Amino acid sequence: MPSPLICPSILASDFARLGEEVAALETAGADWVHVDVMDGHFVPNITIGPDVVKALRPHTKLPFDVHLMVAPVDPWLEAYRDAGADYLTVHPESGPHLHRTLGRIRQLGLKAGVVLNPGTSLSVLEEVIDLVDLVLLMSVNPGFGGQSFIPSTLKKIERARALLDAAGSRAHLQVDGGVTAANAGACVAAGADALVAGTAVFRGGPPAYADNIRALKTA
Ligand SMILES: O=C(CO)[C@@H](O)[C@H](O)COP(=O)(O)O
Ligand SMILES: [Fe+2]
Repeated sequence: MPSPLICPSILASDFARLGEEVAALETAGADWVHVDVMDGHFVPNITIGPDVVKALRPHTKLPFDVHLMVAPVDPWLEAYRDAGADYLTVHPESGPHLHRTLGRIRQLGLKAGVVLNPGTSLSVLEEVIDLVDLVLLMSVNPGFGGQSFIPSTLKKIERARALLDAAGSRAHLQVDGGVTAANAGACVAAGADALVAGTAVFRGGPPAYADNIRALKTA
């Protein structure tokens, strides 16, 4: 099995030292930096905005994978492009016209991602499969780090993998929420090629990041 891309969620990092944290992730072997943007409206938590993403950009060369939990999302796309995002991932529930939103993200020169909550049907993906570079399946309900992986996600990963392969799509299939070394192997076996992990990467502080990332890659 090829090793997955590891995308640490900085939601679990030390917010007082964010610049050092993203630099440490690069040194530790992370592939992307996953940035959880929460507005206190679409999800019951507030995190960071485009100014923080912009401030972090000089601290690492890793791609920024920005998971937008913001509604309405459309007015914010350009600000994250200008801040240095590489991937913008949106929930279908965060705006009235998902197809238009994904097209707009690509028009801005970015990679477009769609993210499906545990309760959102994969049928949404069928309608936009040619417009996405990344499919993110939530394995927890969004809003907080440190939650437990919902086991039924594994079957959903298999079904999403089948849809992507049938369509000849080369989009990444990413999983987010409660990912640990104990379930990472099952996610990859089911067809995921990118794993988001917050708690499992940042546990133990900077000296542990490289081992934590290696454990996820080789699980
Ligand atoms: O988008 C989210 C939560 O809404 C995630 O990216 C979490 O932040 C992942 O954290 P862990 O579950 O790995 O601690
Ligand atoms: Fe996320």
